[in-house]
Amino acid sequence: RKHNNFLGKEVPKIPFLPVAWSILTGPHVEVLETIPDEYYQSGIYKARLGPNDYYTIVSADFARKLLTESEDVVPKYKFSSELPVLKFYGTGIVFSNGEQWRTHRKLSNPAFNRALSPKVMGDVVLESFKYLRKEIHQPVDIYELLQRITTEVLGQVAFGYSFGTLKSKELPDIVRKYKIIMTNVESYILYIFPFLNKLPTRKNKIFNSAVKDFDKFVFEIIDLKRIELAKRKKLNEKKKCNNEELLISMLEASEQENLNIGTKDLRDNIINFFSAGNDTTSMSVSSSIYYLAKYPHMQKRAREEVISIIGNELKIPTADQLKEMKYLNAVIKESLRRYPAPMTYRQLLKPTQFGEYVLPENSIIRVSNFAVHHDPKYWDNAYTFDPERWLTNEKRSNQYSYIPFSVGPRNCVGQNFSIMEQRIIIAMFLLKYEWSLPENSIHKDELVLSNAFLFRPKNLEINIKERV
Ligand code: HEM
Repeated sequence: RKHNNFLGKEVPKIPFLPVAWSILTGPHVEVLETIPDEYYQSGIYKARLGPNDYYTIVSADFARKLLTESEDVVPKYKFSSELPVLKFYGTGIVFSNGEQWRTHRKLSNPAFNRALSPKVMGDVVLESFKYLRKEIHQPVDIYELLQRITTEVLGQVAFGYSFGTLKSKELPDIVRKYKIIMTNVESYILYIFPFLNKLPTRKNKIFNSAVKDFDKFVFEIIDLKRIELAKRKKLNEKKKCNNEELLISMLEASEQENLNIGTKDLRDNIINFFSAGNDTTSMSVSSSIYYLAKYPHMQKRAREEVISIIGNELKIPTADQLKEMKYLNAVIKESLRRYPAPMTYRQLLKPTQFGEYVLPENSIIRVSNFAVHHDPKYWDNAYTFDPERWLTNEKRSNQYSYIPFSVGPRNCVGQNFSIMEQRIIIAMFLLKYEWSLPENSIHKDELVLSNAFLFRPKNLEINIKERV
């Protein structure tokens, strides 16, 4: 009875076989895309994965109730510490709870605001154009290229470090290590059966050694930044511009507010920002680039808008100019609707009612942002990519039907950063290039995703040519 909804109605259960099949064979969005109407009616369904039941919210109202609740009542779900994701992320902002999380958040929020720099982001985009000209043959694997760009942007904005991902096709050693780490971090099977992580397999050994190397790299950067800050203070130097690297801001704030954040906490947070910000933003820009390739009239309209605001010469847009780009922003919003971060996980510390259902204490509960974004109650032709829906002045009937960055106390701390980055990359691409899908593209009808925890396109190749 522990797993039953002993007080209310029974939550509809998704059959085991389709869930297992989709995890083994396809992107896990498949589970969601087969959501029958019945689950939209109930607003929630339950699935059994390995030893646990997972409740999944698909209704905007239930999402609001869960996500806007205090973080102490519905904390982040405490995954097994054996999981690669926890070994890598540690107790940084993403998975910590309570006082520890509040300290991280207090330090991160202002640091992110100070880190918003169109100039640094735009310079990286300019570098990517040189890289494209030198290293890349058509068609271009756009997601791979965007990962290089977002890694470089984060490196420079977060801790003033250039990874060199746009110098040559050969990836820098530390970025290759990061990719190795992420294959274990994102493995679905390792999530469901945590004991597999303890086995002395070759894969586990390679993972552990890559984490060690990545740690060494991050600790060295922290030391360097501490020295830089101390030097600056000694010379009583102020930075010439308003922007500041994320890590320096956090070091300064922790001293000023006496929060005494240790080196391990800084390491965890750097890694948290790095992982939370890279693949998500790459996916989002990839899907915008994809839809603009699939629908040339949208690409033309977006380009005309950018040119009307900043002219036809290649320039880095200012923050104000970016805000003026209404159509481009509608494209970005719509991409984030179609492909948001798929799921957010929480734990219920007490029995909690969602409509007719009462879920037991300690339930693992997730919000499917994807399902909420495709609920026919709120979205006409939900599976159609249509930026126009963002251009009317009509207010959405339920603001929680759109939650790409989540909502409430644990919403995305990097959302302004990501939105600025997306706008800059796409606006500058529109000025520099025209692009299209190759004749034989597997994505002709719809974006095909790969089998991963986060949404990720499968070999998304695009023909790109410079505008004359
Ligand atoms: C398109 C891009 C992005 C999307 C769709 C996205 C989405 C999300 C979502 C849905 C959450 C809530 C997770 C949860 O509650 O379990 C979240 C949290 C977070 N995101 Fe993002 N994110 C994006 C970009 C970024 C960037 C660029 C950064 C940093 C550089 C970042 C850093 C974080 C962090 C640190 C958290 C945890 C906040 C907390 O728990 O207090 N994200 N993000």
